[in-house]
Amino acid sequence: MKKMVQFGVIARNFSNSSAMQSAIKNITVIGGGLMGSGIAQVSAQAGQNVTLVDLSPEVLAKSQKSIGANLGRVAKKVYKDKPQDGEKFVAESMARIKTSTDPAAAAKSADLVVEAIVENMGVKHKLFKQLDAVAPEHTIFASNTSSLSINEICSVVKRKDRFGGLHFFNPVPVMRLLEVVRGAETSDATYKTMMEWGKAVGKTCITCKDTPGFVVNRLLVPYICEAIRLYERGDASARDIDTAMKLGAGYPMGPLELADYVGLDTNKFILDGWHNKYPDQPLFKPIPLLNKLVSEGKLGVKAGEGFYKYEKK
Ligand SMILES: CC(=O)CC(=O)SCCNC(=O)CCNC(=O)[C@H](O)C(C)(C)COP(=O)(O)OP(=O)(O)OC[C@H]1O[C@@H](n2cnc3c(N)ncnc32)[C@H](O)[C@@H]1OP(=O)(O)O
Ligand SMILES: NC(=O)C1=CN([C@@H]2O[C@H](COP(=O)(O)OP(=O)(O)OC[C@H]3O[C@@H](n4cnc5c(N)ncnc54)[C@H](O)[C@@H]3O)[C@@H](O)[C@H]2O)C=CC1
Repeated sequence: MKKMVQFGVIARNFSNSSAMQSAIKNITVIGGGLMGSGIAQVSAQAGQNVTLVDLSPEVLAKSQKSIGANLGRVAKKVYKDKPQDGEKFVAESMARIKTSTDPAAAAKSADLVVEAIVENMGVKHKLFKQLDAVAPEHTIFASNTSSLSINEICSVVKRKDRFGGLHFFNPVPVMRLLEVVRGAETSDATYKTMMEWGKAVGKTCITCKDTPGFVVNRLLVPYICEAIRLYERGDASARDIDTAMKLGAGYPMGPLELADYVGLDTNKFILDGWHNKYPDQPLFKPIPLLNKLVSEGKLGVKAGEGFYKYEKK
């Protein structure tokens, strides 16, 4: 049943993508990690020309490999009875993705830049300042930030009217939601273009203001953190906490599995940022166990260990 539902989601996303039109044709995705590679994939499979940028050529090679494998999964389902069409779909989608290690050069031909680099305000500021100086006048900038303020990120650029949040969910090819975040100065035209683009890449878009965590993370992150605290206190085992939320609340993953999946470093960046801004909010207080795991390099699935152990990919 679960498989059937997910098959439907991928197929629906794909057919929506083909049918929808967007003013955006050329997109540059900066950051080729977990999120950036997924954003590049859904854009390419919707017919957009994509440049995927990362500072590391190794990351780009790994991203291309995983995008190829994930497109293959989509093709197997959508073109179940027409394998040759499936091969063509994979080849054409892959051909739409170029890679680069030079963010400034890649921004020069973009209608839309989606930033998905590390969750750090200073690093994001440095990048956007550099891009603002070289990108064409019409280019819209968007951040996929999980928790930082869009207004604060865009404070370093001149094009504040052409800046917003496009917040995807992990795994991008499967999760159907896109949060479209309007900053204080995001223009109506930019907002409309971002909404249309989101639909064109097969997502259901919701709109939200520039508040901490937008909608999903404002609810999800405190929930994950409460689960870590519960485990830290020894109230239940990790397995039992996860089983409880899967079987008792119908979640597809338990909170500790989900924390490992998102990345414990990302969880910590989010919590620390909110704690610094809102020191009196008990839900945002630092968690010694989370800090310990991150300091030991146990970042979750991507590192081979977090709350659980994983086979390294
Ligand atoms: C931190 C933030 O800012 C915001 C966030 O992203 S918060 C995190 C939000 N995400 C979630 O909450 C995810 C919750 N988990 C789930 O929905 C599901 O467990 C899951 C979709 C990740 C996996 O589903 P599953 O049924 O347990 O696993 P699985 O059978 O391997 O996958 C189902 C299908 O999804 C697809 N899929 C799974 N992972 C995929 C990936 N990384 N890329 C592409 N497709 C994928 C596959 O097509 C797979 O089909 P196959 O049977 O052909 O392999
Ligand atoms: N992990 C998750 O589940 C989600 C994360 N996000 C957000 O998306 C962003 C990226 O997160 P992930 O993909 O998980 O991180 P990641 O660590 O997997 O990937 C980030 C990539 O950015 C690259 N990078 C860093 N600085 C760069 C620069 N200046 N120029 C080009 N590339 C650079 C790194 O080499 C790395 O490959 C963060 O802002 C995060 O908060 C949003 C939704 C979900």
